[in-house]
Amino acid sequence: MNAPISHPPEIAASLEGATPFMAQYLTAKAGQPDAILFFRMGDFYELFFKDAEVAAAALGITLTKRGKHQGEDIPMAGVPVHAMEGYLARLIRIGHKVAICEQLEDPAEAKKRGGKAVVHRGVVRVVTPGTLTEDSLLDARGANRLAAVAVRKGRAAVAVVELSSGAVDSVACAIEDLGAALAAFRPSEVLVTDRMYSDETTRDALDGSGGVVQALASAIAEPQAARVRVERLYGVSALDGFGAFEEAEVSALGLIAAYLETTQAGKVPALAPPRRLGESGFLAIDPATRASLEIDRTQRGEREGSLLACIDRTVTSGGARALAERIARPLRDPLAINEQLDAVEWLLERRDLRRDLRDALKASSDIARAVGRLALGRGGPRDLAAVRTGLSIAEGVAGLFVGQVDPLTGQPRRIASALDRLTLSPDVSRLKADLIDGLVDEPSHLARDGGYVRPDYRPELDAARTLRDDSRRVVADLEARAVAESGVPFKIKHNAVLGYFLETSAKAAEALLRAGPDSPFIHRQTLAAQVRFTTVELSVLDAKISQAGHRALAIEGETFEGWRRDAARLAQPLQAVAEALAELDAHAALAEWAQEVGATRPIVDDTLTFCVEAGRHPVVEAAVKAGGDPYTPNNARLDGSGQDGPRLAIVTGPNMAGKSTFLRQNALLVILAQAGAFVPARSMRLGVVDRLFSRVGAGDDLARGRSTFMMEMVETAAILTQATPKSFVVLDEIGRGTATYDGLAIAWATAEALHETNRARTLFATHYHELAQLETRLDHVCNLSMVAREWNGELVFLHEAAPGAADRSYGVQVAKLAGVPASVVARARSVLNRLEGEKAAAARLDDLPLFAVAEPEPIRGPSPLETAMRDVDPDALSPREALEILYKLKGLT
Ligand SMILES: Nc1ncnc2c1ncn2[C@@H]1O[C@H](COP(=O)(O)OP(=O)(O)OP(=O)(O)O)[C@@H](O)[C@H]1O
Repeated sequence: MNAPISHPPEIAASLEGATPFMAQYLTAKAGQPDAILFFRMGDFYELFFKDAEVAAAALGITLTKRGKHQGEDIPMAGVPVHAMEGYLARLIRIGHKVAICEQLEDPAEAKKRGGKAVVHRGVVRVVTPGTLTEDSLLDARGANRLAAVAVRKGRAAVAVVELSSGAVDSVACAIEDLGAALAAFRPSEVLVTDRMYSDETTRDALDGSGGVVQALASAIAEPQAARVRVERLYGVSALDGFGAFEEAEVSALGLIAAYLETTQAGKVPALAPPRRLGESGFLAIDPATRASLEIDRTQRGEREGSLLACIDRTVTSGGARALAERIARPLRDPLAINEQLDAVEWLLERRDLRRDLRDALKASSDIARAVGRLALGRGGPRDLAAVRTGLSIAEGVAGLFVGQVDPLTGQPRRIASALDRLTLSPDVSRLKADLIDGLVDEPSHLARDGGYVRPDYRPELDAARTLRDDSRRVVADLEARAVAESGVPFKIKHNAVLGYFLETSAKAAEALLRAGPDSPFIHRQTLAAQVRFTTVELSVLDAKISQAGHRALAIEGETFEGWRRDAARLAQPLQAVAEALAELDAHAALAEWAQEVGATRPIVDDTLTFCVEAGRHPVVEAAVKAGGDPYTPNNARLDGSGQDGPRLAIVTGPNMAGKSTFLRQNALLVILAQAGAFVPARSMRLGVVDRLFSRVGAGDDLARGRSTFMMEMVETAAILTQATPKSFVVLDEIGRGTATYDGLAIAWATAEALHETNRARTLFATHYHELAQLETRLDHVCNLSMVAREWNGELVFLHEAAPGAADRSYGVQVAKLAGVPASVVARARSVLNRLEGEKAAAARLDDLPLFAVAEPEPIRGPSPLETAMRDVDPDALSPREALEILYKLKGLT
């Protein structure tokens, strides 16, 4: 499928004077200018020139030289074939592409063409972050996706492929929603045209996705060219059969098709038809919101500590990926959400069934990824075993549900549909039976190792193996006979060059070497201390064994290939089984978690309500409880229509009182509810949310030259332009990063706009207590405050959201709690008193005593402790005296 490689002029020039081997290398490299080329040479992949230097530095491998090219030394580095995956993983992780150039024939074949002939080689695959399929290179609990984005006629699209499951998705959206649409997939790699990459507006969406961005030539995304490529990828003559795609979607799919053509070197992966995900099907969450809510990664990029890690009770990798998907892309349609909730509730009520289901699933394999590899021609016998295990478990799981149907209500739709997919078609059952009959229990990783087909499965294989094994036995007998016949202490050995031979010490061999041509022992090789012989019988046996061995391997290879082809042909029904098992695991896991933490079913409908009673933040609650403290549940009530509660709540309260936790908690409850999960609350009623925005704490984005304040304003702008009356917004300390009045003015105007123009349900936390006045000025605003009390001069946080505005911030007390030196705290307190003494309206920054010279600390004499210490001479003390003094000093404190 690839166009033949033509040499660009610079390579053509550099071929001059190259040895045939170097010419072959340079030609392969010319086709992969931006990848590191792993060039197979026997048991090593060798890297040359710049690639060798880059890899040596990145991998810590030795940089050597090999020969010269155009008068210069050729830098070289190598990695052993058996350890290649580890090196590959490291290069990919730091953002390189790696092209694998394999030997395409046996070196013996090349030799037949003449001593100098070069073994045929070719690039069989280009490994990139988004096209990995190896288990050892992938996170088992997260999907690995390659995405492409395109913009056409004012609309944007994201197309996504997951090579290991063959799933292809496509979403069209408005250009400003591109960031949210892309981030929802959490791609490892994003393809984009170079034109789009240089465009500042789309660049943000790309950078926020977290994937490695690859810019391709813009021509590839031209709709006509793209359409042809996608049709070729699917082997269809018109794309329309899959749905009515927008031009931007076709362009994005075209980028993927082009990239797969080159990276998979023409091996067409088994892809499912592209699924069009309706724009309105999912809760839009932009990258900034995702990061701030720590949905599947913490802000430090770790899984631990995220919402997902906190609630994940899945027992299979497929289930973990399904749950991650559900949390990453919550739904928007109340009907669909309720179907998910039905499934969770049904499994929550059936404790025994859930336990049996989870026990059965625990033994399952990663069938989706195994099928993906088999379909791409990369799988091995162990992947077939994974398919076999997965199919047996599918049958077992289906069996568990028999008799579990309530005759009146039936099963929830999602459960019934998963069970449907677990029913194996006759073809799939046949493959499963074949694998049970023919594949050994624990097969090898690689097909070329052999030994994975069971005895009695193919008579001709048994015959070849018997011949090989019988001959091996005769060889073993031959050693004893040779020793008896010759009186020489022979040992039978084997190596790849000589095959079987008789070996003895040089001394013992002397007599045999002097014997004439009639001796049955034929000399083969003399080493420093040993001499090797053969006999006619041994050579015949050797030939028989190696032929039989080759034949056995060939028959096994053929058997494997047959099964592999079947698995590839049945990739779609097999993936459907994998998907159904994963879904059941995810439903059961959510039920398990709900039971564990006492979560309840949210009521999700089409209203504009948001009403939570006794809600908890799942992650903070777990952390607080682990530290032995109780978590304080909180209520929250908003109503976009303003009838049943405020539209916007201003949340004030001291630092550390739990404002951010309260804000995030409510946003996370929205995510959980719309992901079809139960929520940690006594009750929750939610009018479905279309877009969720959270701006809670932000860091500088210095890489892009943006200060904290600039970042905050960019994100605020996005919220004000995109939030709708169905949206849910949580904003924390807007305007904090600039001068007080600028900040206050921005916060004020933002709150007003959200209330009046966007009309979104909003929780607005602030330290500007002036905003509390909005309650009286706007129709649907209320004040909430996080309660704290001063108790014996200490500040106690109750973490409770109560109606009304906070009277003060207690910032100085928090500074004291944090260990700010007492003199600074005292000084702050005096500044605060003076500030609070001023009339708020008259207070101007210039008037504030901030820059007045700090009052000097009162002069005081030495304390009793200091006086006592002065008299101590540590060098003159015995240990006993030192101890006594220590007690005395302690008594003075
Ligand atoms: N409802 C709660 N129950 C128990 N502990 C809580 C609760 N909410 C918050 N906390 C504890 O209080 C700590 C501070 O909470 P949080 O960061 O939300 O405060 P904050 O008001 O946003 O502070 P700041 O204004 O300084 O950012 C949390 O890390 C958590 O340990």
